[in-house]
Amino acid sequence: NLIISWITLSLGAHTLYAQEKKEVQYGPVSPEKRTDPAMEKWRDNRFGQFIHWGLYAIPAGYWKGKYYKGAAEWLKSWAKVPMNEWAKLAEEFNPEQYDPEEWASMAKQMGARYVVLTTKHHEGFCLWPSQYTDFDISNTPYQKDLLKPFVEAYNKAGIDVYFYYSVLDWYHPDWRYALKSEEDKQAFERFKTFTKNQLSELIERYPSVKGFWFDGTWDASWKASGQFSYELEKHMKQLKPGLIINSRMRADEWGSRHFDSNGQMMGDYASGWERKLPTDTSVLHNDWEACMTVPENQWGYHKNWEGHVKTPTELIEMMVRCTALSGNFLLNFGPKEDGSIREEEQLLVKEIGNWMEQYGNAIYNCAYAGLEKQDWGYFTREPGSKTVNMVVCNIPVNKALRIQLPKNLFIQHYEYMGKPLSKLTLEEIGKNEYFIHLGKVKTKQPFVINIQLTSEKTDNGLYQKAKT
Ligand SMILES: C[C@@H]1O/C(=N\OC(=O)Nc2ccccc2)[C@@H](O)[C@H](O)[C@@H]1O
Repeated sequence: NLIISWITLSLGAHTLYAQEKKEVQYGPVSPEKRTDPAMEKWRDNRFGQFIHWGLYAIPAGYWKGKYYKGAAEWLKSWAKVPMNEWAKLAEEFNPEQYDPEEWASMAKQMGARYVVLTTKHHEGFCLWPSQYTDFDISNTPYQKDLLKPFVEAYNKAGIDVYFYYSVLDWYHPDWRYALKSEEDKQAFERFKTFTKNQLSELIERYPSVKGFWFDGTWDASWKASGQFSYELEKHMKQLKPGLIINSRMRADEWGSRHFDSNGQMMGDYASGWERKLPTDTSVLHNDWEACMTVPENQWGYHKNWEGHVKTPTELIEMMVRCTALSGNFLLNFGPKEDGSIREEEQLLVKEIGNWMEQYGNAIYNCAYAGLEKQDWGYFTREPGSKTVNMVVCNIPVNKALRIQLPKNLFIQHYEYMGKPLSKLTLEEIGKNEYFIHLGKVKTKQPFVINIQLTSEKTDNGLYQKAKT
């Protein structure tokens, strides 16, 4: 009986698995881990600035004097504003303080290596003069293209530019949430053409753009357009070879999003990590990025942030966690209607910038170090390097940092990255297991210790000469 039941069970499991493998025609366009220079640069960048800027920055979370605590870029929805009323905001959009050179220099000071700017959010308003809609910057008192000087300023600062683009478009008459009738289908066909035209237009007008951050792709209409989004991704990558596109763009022909029905990622990096971070190494299978707000949930400018505002140290630790799991960290800014940057965000530029100046080499070009995570913080490593970065975020009460190495690795050298904070000593506490004793260390922010690993069992630097 035991054998019979074992056979039936294994057969059952086999047929179950065989059934799960689906025929997917419109799945990934690119390999899951691209090795081309554009994608390598995406990985090396590690830290990016997200910018949400649009008409929603004018009301900034208030409508007819009423405060709405929801995300400010969704205010039209929270306050149930009819589109013809919301669109009137374009008549007052005149960001006289807009200075993309200043924005770019702040991003550079902060240490961001790439930027993702909302070219069009769900409201449908375009920051560039699009030939496919009248709801754009040319029909505002400001009139001038906001994107061109932005791209030039950030590229001049050595920062790669990516465009956020919302498929969901509350303004466009042919947008449909679902395809319930023949009329819906015909309208949505026109909408898909409009979408393809706008994306082609963005690539042609701003050829130095490195990629697209798609959003607003969760509705049934788009989930039913798997073949279209497949062909659109191919088209965009033909227009601009090396283009990088996030997983949010895609659905396959079965309506499966981000990952196709067989679990293959679509797009070039997983972008479901929104205001949350992964906690284990399962994410290592794909490239991925986490996007993060400073308050709990505000992307566009809101006059009054409610609740907890993340500190620079909290955000630095999040960035380190992303690097330690081979992912990117995209930190959001929401400029005011006039183009100025709020105080809280200016503080982040300064504080995070200072930290990156001293410890950026533990972030840029770095990834998962392959070592067992410890409570005191994170290991990062530049792939192939003998140097491992220990980013310490929580000093243990015994002031000793435990390190467990694989059996064939030993510590050859150890020292602070940048300014030494104390005298370090190394103690071997077990097989390939060590304590780095911190001694008297006082600090208010994460710091980095570099360890050099070797496969030869030497004196392991145990008796290292004191660092003068
Ligand atoms: C970055 C944010 O993205 C959004 N929506 O987020 C998502 O759709 N999140 C999501 C979707 C699928 C998986 C996980 C998260 C927008 O509505 C919001 O205004 C902001 O631009």
